Amino acid sequence: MSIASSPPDREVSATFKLLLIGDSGTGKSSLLLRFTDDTWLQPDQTSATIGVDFKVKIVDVDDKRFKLAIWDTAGQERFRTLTSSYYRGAQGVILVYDVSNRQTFEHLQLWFTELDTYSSSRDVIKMIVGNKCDKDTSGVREVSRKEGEAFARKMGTLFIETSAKTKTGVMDAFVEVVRKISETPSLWQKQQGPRPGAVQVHGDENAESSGMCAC
Ligand SMILES: Nc1nc2c(ncn2[C@@H]2O[C@H](COP(=O)(O)OP(=O)(O)OP(=O)(O)O)[C@@H](O)[C@H]2O)c(=O)[nH]1
Repeated sequence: MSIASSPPDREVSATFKLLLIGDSGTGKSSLLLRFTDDTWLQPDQTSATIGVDFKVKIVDVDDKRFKLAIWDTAGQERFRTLTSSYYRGAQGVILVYDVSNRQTFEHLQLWFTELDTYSSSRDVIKMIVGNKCDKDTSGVREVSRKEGEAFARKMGTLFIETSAKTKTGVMDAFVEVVRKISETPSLWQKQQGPRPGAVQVHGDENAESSGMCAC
């Protein structure tokens, strides 16, 4: 994987819309803040997302520059009023659960149902993220990495464990989703127009689930 620091004037190859979904409290906003600003807020400084939050970040992946518009949605049902518009035009969806809270893992099935209902594309790139893997050290894990991987394999998605607190896996999660989208031109070239040479194929095309965990 190359996340090169590159010349500031490099042209953006494409803009991708990514979405973070999952139960309230799984750490979606914390993951986004870690990824975009490399910042971690103490638990008493965080608050539940109301409706939707939104951040833009430029990333360089495999010598290409991409602009990411990342939507952070509220996990709490009462704040979820604009559901179908979240999903419209998204090329990548990150489904987050908390490895120390089994219910958030079991609810993923409901999030997949919502995704199937509202997503405009069957080909949208999906990644399951088991967040808070730093809690391993305090012995409060309720979902093993193997279980997470097996579920991702069953659903045909990418998989990674992360910690927004320690940074573990956060960059890898977003980069892997961007790479997969860039390898699936049907997802984005219609909207943005083909750019000669904009897409390169990397990695194992047959791998449905890429289990990664640096925990
Ligand atoms: N230990 C640990 N705590 C985390 C991690 N990520 C988030 N948290 C904590 O989990 C709580 C919820 O985090 P948020 O980022 O607000 O969760 P959210 O999924 O955005 O919640 P909603 O906005 O309600 O959907 C906060 O107290 C965070 O500090 C992590 O990787 N490790």
